[in-house]
Amino acid sequence: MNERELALEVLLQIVKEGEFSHIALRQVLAQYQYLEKRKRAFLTKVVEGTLERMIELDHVINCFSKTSTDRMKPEILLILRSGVYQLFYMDSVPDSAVCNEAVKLAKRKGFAPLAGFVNGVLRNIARHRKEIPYPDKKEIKKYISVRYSLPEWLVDQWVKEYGAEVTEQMGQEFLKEQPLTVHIHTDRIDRQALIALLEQEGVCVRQDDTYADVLYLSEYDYLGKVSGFQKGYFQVQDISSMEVVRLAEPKEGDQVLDVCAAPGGKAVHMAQQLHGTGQVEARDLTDYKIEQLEENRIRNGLSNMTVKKWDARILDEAAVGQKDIVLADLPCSGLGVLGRKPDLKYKMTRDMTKSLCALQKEILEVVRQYVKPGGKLVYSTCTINREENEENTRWFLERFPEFELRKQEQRLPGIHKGDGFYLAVFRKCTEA
Ligand SMILES: C[S@@+](CC[C@H](N)C(=O)[O-])C[C@H]1O[C@@H](n2cnc3c(N)ncnc32)[C@H](O)[C@@H]1O
Repeated sequence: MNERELALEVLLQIVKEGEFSHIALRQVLAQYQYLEKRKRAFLTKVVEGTLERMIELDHVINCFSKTSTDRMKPEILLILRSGVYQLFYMDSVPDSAVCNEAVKLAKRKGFAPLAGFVNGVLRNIARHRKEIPYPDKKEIKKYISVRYSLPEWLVDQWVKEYGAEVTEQMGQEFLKEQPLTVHIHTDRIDRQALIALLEQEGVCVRQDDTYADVLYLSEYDYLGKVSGFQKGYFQVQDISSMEVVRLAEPKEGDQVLDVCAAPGGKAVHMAQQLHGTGQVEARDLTDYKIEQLEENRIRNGLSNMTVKKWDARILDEAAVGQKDIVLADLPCSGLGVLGRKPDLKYKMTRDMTKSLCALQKEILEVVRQYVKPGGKLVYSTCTINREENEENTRWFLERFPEFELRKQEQRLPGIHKGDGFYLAVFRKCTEA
């Protein structure tokens, strides 16, 4: 299979079979490690870009096709979408190559009778790309939805919650190319030494202007092959996730419980902050997640972190009243990380956010019992949906008056640094 065929296969897995984009891409990149770096980069860009811009791409296709996109076969629709993406957003690929390769792909996939249709639509779009009618800015919700490929229900909700200007800024931010943010394990390596090591291996490194323990990486091929990663000199973590650990303010000797910990970014960071003292117990639901946590613990050389399979909805009597910090970084709608997981915006629905909200309440109700008097419960989500965030916090404070709210922060993409994230720190009163 060439890189275009692979890209189509990955897109089909995501769009037709419901696989998550980051998982499907990670698997194919791990499987095809022998492909040239240039081809792997092409595959990644076509898959991520097509997903990111899908609503806009469909709008363009519908301007030129007699058959509307919702009536097309998934293979043909994805060949067209990825073709239009290359025409509009990948200058390095000539128009003729985009059209010819799309036609070949349609034939190879058993759609020879539709090859002429694919060719006609793509060539027409290439010829008229400057004349495509977009919704007028006066119809602001429609405009934002098409320009930034955000489903209308989400635009509608965000315009109500944050206003049209902020919604547009967030839409722009999600479409920007995101470098990989990493947190340096400063107990194990100094920043300059790590930068030198990464650059020797051809990785492009940028420093942050505020945080001395943060680097931004790009131009690497496969993270698993980067020696600094293998040796646990850094871990992948976004600035907003780091902020959760900073706001929790772990002190040496603390007993910490992370109730929904995989893949382990915050648990690992928290254990590092304890400098070999105290203990971080990292829990999650499945064997696969537990393996991820254990692998992270070992790579980062942490003796003060343990891993346990446990359903956070079930009360663990032995842990009641035992913890200085309980971290509840809970399953959520993920709407703050659409820049990294672009397919999520098409999969999430209002009903799903409602049931996530109920799950968050259920877990909070149980895990707050593990906090010692005077200890902290840290609640966080990677979403920007008020119902899962501020409204859950209000509900929690009303229901459990033994907790007081110490800090609360809603980080918005494009407004604050890093992913969209919500953080709340509750302190349990010493006298219940
Ligand atoms: C937002 S992620 C956690 C990210 C993690 N804190 C980090 O920093 O890497 C939420 C996690 O909750 C886990 N989860 C979902 N339901 C759970 C439950 N009932 N009990 C324990 N973990 C659960 C998921 O498997 C997922 O790994």
